[in-house]
Amino acid sequence: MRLPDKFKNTMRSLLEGEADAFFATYAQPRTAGLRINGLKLGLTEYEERFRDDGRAGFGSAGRTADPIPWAAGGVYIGEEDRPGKHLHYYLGLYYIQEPSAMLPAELLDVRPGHRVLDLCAAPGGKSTQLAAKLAGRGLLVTNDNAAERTKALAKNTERAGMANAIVTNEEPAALAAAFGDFFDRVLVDAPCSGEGMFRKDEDMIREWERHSVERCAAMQEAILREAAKLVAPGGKLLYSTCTFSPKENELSVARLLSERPDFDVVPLEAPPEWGLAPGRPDWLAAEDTFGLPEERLAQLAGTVRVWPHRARGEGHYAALLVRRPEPGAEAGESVAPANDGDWQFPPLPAPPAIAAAAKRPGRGEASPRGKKPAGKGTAGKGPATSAEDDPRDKLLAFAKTTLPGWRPRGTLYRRGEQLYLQPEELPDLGRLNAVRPGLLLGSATKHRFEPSQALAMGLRMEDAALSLRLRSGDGDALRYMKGETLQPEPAAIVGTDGEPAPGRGWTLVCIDGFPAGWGRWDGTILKNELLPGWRWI
Ligand SMILES: C[S@@+](CC[C@H](N)C(=O)[O-])C[C@H]1O[C@@H](n2cnc3c(N)ncnc32)[C@H](O)[C@@H]1O
Repeated sequence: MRLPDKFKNTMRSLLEGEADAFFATYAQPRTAGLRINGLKLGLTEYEERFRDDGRAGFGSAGRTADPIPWAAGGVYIGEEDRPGKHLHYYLGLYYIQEPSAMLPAELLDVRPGHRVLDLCAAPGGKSTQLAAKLAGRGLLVTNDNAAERTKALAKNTERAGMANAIVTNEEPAALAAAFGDFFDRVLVDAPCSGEGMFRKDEDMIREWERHSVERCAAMQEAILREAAKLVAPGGKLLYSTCTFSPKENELSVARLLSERPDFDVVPLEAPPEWGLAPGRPDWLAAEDTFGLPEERLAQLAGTVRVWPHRARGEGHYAALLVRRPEPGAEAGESVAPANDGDWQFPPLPAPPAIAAAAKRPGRGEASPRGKKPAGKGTAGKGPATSAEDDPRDKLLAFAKTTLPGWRPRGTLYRRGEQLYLQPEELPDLGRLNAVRPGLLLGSATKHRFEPSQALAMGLRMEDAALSLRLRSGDGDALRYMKGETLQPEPAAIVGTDGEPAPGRGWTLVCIDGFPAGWGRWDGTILKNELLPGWRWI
């Protein structure tokens, strides 16, 4: 691999005696990994269920997983593994992610019930990890300013079965203006020059030459400044990059410490066997320290770097910061109650004529923490809703017959014909560009409700009145995933208890115990409702 001279010279001067060991890693295989999706199952359960019969998405039958020490559910995979080709990938049972990229979300200390923002989120690796930490409670706003990239982000949130996430396509300043200091946890996985990914992807070398360290540092400065405005008093912010340069790492954090005296670095103490290296305030030139007092500058030693010659991962940097609680106030921790959802969804938004007249308040002043702003839910579009034509009734009728085991929690939101389930904690989105303003449940057309793929992916097999339960080794499983019509034995269509069920209609097709999508059963044929973009290719 041909490394740029400028990069080599900088690394040699930073690493000194370690430089040879570092450069030697470029002749070694890159590390690769995947993370079992804790929203669906844990690593132990995955291994128990699938390893022995060779149906696991990684490793040969009987192979014991090689866990990534810093990531719940994370495992190293080998060159021979092809997890992206396995049906379990399509079912959202795992996310393929470089091992060191699993560190930041793990360090952010997310707990069920938190309000979490993933500010630079596409394609969504860390968002899916944060969602697993939330365990379906609280709120995840997952954002990226690149419209094209939010498509993959939205799909990955849906595939992972994230029911409490919304996907936005906004600049950080717009989010800061809309939400204010609303979030308990903010992740800034910043765009960077990608020095840590050269071994994973040689194209990154060309990107590095194109997007200079200096240009990336300027982007990071703007993003981080807005990100800090979004953190609630007592809340935490995790800044990460996949690059080594102090100008994109320690310098970014030093600037934040200088601009925001209410933020401190939380020292990251990892077990020595993880091989993480401390941040290096001494790598900053005097003019890059913003005149910080010595003890504040020293806080940078509490940040961490993943070096490939020290740890089993590619390059990464992570800094955890905490915003001091306001004097006399409690820290900004939201703790949501357990999922006790019922069928009494609140009414749908007012018809547009009323909504248009309602003032859309600025988020900061109108939605204090813990309170719903007055404008909540007023953004419904489409024709006015009459009592007989209430899309909520169509959804309820569908759910009662099709999903007797489903216990959703949240608020209904309508956009045109589409119905979404929003986390209760979500304030009014106002004019923000929400690519997914909640979990897309489906469309309430004039005559009926049609469930979405996203809804299927967030369900449990037992939720459905009718399900077809296949195994990943079955021909029918592959045929379904390729979009073909199936002709199962009538006895294969089962109810919530797994016993043959006599009904007809929407049927949840499950593979290895997890939903893959919808079909429609007429007693003889199961019509395939899997959208083309979700098929196995
Ligand atoms: C390192 S990638 C994020 C990877 C992602 N966190 C994951 O784990 O899959 C950085 C992302 O930042 C986005 N980005 C760049 N500038 C941004 C900005 N001003 N605001 C929000 N996102 C931005 C890029 O589009 C890119 O998707």
